[in-house]
Amino acid sequence: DRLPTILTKVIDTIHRNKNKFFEEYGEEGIQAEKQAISLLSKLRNELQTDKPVLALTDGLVDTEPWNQYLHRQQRLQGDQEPVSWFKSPWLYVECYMYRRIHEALLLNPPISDFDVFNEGKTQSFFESSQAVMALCTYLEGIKKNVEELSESQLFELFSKLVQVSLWGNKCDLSISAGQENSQKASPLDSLNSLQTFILVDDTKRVWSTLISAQKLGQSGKTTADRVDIVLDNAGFELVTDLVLADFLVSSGLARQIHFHGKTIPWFVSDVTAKDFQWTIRQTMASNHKWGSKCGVQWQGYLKDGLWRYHDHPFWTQPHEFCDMAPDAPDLYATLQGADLVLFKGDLNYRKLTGDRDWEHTVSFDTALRGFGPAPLCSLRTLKANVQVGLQPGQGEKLTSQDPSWMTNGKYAVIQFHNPKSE
Ligand SMILES: O=P(O)(O)OC[C@H]1O[C@](O)(CO)[C@@H](O)[C@@H]1O
Ligand SMILES: [Mn+2]
Repeated sequence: DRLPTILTKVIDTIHRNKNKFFEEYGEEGIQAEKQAISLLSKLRNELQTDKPVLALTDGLVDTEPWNQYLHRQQRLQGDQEPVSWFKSPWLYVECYMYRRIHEALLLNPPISDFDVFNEGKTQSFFESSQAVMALCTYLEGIKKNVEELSESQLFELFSKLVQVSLWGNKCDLSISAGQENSQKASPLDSLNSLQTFILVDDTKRVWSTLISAQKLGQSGKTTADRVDIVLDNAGFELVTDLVLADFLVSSGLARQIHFHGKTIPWFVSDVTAKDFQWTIRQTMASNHKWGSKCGVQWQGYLKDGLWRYHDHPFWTQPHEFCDMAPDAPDLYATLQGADLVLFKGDLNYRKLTGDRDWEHTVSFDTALRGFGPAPLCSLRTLKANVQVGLQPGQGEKLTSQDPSWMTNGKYAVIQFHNPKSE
């Protein structure tokens, strides 16, 4: 139901920008707009009428892996019928739609770079600006005397900011088919009342991992070397991730943060390099004292290499993460360099667990099926039909109390796995 709505919005967005394309590129821009819309209308028709999934033709770096994946699906399904929209894994076709949207633009220079989801992402940032400023103010307050805090005080703050980043994941635009879904109030005030909605809370295990990774660094301080954050959505969620990352670095819990974003517009609201830079510039430019102070600080971390931004085409492919070691060995090796990897959001959870129909009591370790480049933790609000690592009876109880608990975004998990302790 959601995908055709998203496609219709994409078509409408391109159409609304017709004048802009004309101003920038003249008649060529208008032709490109028409062509892109025609490809996207064709795509919507294929999707709605269960047509075969087609090979990509745009010759990008990931075109070949996508087409190989289609062959893989065909082999799995048998040769009687072609792989088609209604008869293929949901994870695969959902990812495929976003890649086809990108193809429709890419095949139409001069508008290939146009991010059809940009308006929604920037709007969601502006709509949550009060909550953003409240967070920045809180963070700057902490940083004033962070040196004097005891380990247990640091843990309390860490746990709080992990939860802020967790609930930030409520604000994605894919689940709402692009409808406005921003954070209006300060999330800090609601953390206590949200606690009961966290179904698995492994924060203490994450903390122990961070603490035991502390080494004496060049600066003479003891810190963990590196925490990686596999980002999810732009807008408010990204700010919550930046605030957590700032806390980790400024409290000395980690020396470096590596962020991982998407190379193409993805699942409506996911972070691309442009969104990442834009968000930091926008925060810097805010006329709120603590907001702009945070923005300047974040820019400084990037300049000094304490924060790094990476992207890799694997994040915008349909693979489950247990395929990463064989199919994207360079990315796997990059993640192996981290002391801890935080995976944000629902789609990452689906890829971690292979989006399977697991029994809820199956362990997270089992569902990862060998994926474990480093100690890792999923921070995810539940929006899709997969959940592992629950206590016996917990899933049944939730189903009787709230039948849509797995998809309504009200519940969340902080779920940890340490490959080294296996
Ligand atoms: O931004 P998130 O947390 O990954 O959520 C995106 C989710 O929204 C959906 O599109 C809704 O089903 C899921 O497919 C996807 O997992
Ligand atoms: Mn997302």
